[in-house]
Amino acid sequence: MTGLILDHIGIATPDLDVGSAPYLALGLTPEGEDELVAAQGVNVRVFRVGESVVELLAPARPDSAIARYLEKNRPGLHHTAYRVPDLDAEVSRLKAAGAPFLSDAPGPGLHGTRVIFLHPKWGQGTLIELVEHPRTHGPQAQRQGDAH
Ligand SMILES: CC[C@@H](C(=O)O)C(=O)SCCNC(=O)CCNC(=O)[C@H](O)C(C)(C)COP(=O)(O)OP(=O)(O)OC[C@H]1O[C@@H](n2cnc3c(N)ncnc32)[C@H](O)[C@@H]1OP(=O)(O)O
Ligand SMILES: [Co+2]
Repeated sequence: MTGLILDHIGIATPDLDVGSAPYLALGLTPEGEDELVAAQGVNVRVFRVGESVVELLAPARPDSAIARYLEKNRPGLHHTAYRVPDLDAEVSRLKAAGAPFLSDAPGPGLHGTRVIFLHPKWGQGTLIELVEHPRTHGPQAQRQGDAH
């Protein structure tokens, strides 16, 4: 597939301030305000690195995926995320090839994105997320606008 961009890497941390230390030391600064993504039960802080961001994830609920992850693993790299221009088309394409998605359909992600995850076994041990950013112009933006 063409046009794939490494959108972000997700880092699990019990605390956003503690988890920020290495990125601040590298000279990065948080982009925007921290955000609660309620659908995923996480508080999020991002550090931009070129076209990609480091996405720091701290649990907002004990039953969230990040809380469960931190019960079993040390803080650190949790997932990699790839930006796609048309998420529904990409999900259909991969489903037809038998890819095991962790949900039936994409859900809400950070900053108005739509996201969906593939099982880590499919990623050969890496949890992979696909992301579609909201369009600011064009026919799909019109359709999205119409839906609201
Ligand atoms: C900020 C919002 C959004 C964005 O906009 O970017 C996000 O990034 S939210 C990020 C957090 N949300 C998610 O991760 C959602 C998807 N994840 C899940 O549904 C679950 O975490 C999981 C992957 C299905 C695992 O569920 P869990 O209940 O913890 O089950 P297990 O512990 O039994 O794990 C099963 C299996 O998978 C391995 N595993 C789990 N997590 C990871 C990981 N991050 N990377 C690699 N491998 C992982 C785990 O070791 C188990 O393996 P086996 O023991 O070999 O079966
Ligand atoms: Co993510």
